[in-house]
Amino acid sequence: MPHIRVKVVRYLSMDDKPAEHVLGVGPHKDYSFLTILMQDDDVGGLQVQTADGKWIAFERLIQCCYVTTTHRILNNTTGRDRISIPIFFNPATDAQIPHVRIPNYILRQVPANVEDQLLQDPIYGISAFKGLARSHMNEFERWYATGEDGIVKRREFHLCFPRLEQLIENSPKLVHST
Ligand SMILES: O=C(O)CCC(=O)C(=O)O
Ligand SMILES: [Fe+2]
Repeated sequence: MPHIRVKVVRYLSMDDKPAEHVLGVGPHKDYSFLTILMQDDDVGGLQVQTADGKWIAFERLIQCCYVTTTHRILNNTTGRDRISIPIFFNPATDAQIPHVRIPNYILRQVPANVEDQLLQDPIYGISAFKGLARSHMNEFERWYATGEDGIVKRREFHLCFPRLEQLIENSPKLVHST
């Protein structure tokens, strides 16, 4: 089924700047057909990549044809939390996406390093999964591991949240009375 996904995200403001994208979003293209984003422009943080690979603050664009823009969210050090509400309009996860011939004038706008960023799997859900892995690398590494056979597998729950597991074990057990 085609589906709509909405996130309400709060990017805490941090005093010092930790490693890149720990509390932001790593470079990625959205895998939705269309994304509408509400962000607080006074806080900013959303950057898009230009055709020559540079990162610039997002501005509203008016153009007749669009190449999916690679973008990222910076760690927020503005002193104010960043709230954003993206709405993603997606095809069904098992939808087959046909290849289309892209006119040269559009291809010329594609950044040089685009090969690393394409979501080329013909099945939408697989591209979406790759996109999530790319955007949230730290979370992905926590939850998934690539085996020697090259297959990506979910990690055991206790490896993802060792402290949480411990907390559950040590917490008082609930007793149900009838
Ligand atoms: O939080 C935002 O402003 C956008 C996040 C984003 O790019 C995404 O989730 O795909
Ligand atoms: Fe995005």
